Amino acid sequence: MKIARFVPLAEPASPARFGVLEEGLLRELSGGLFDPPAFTGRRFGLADVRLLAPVMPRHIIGIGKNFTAPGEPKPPEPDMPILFFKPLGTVIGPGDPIMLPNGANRVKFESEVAVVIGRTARRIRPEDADGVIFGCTVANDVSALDLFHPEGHWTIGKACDTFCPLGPVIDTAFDWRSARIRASVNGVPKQDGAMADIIMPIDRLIACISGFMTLMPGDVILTGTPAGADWVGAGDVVTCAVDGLGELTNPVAAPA
Ligand SMILES: O=C(O)/C=C/C(=O)CC(=O)CC(=O)O
Repeated sequence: MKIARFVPLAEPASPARFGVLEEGLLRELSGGLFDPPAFTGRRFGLADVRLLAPVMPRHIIGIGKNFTAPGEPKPPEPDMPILFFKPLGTVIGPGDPIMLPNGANRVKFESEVAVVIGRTARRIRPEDADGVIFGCTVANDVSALDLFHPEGHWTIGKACDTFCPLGPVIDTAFDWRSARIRASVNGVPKQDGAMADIIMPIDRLIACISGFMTLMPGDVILTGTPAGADWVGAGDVVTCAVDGLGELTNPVAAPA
């Protein structure tokens, strides 16, 4: 199932709801993301809705430096990956503007597979990790490198408002093991990477993270970006894509 969260354009003040994407139409669901699917009978064309981020997570956990460049030897898997958190104010949906923060001149897009957790998960073994994944979506782990702390931590540069576009859908049947991750800026291809180049794969990321914190339904793990992430500036339009999951396009806006 491919599940989107949306508001009908004709009912802009109405609450967000979920729908299953089938043959180009959204079949509206009556319940929440994790409820057994029950349909209201209403269908919406994609042109008639505003798509939102498909999930509002409690925790967003990011992973840094988790892909080798093509042709590079794969380093040994670390005991614990480079890990950071993004606050909830970073989450935006398809089409929403990425707002550049004041004083940031080195801002990058990073196209990634985002894993959405489906149930409370603590101390999960890698071989059980698929059982706690609800589905996958596309993420842009936007990063302001000039806001990284000079002594090492990435907290501020990863945490700016609007720095985590998610969407367009959560695919509950997606096979992350064969994912192909792409990105373009203003239509110019920038990233084209394969999950084969990941250093710590998603099952072991879930084992590592759930070893020290309880993952909750809806939590999102940004699993790292392949080579080719590049700078963006005001006026650019960035599209992150994962084959089979769809395209996530956001304009980049100057500081407000
Ligand atoms: O430390 C640096 O020079 C750069 C770090 C980044 O660009 C952050 C990042 O998330 C990159 C990555 O995941 O590979």
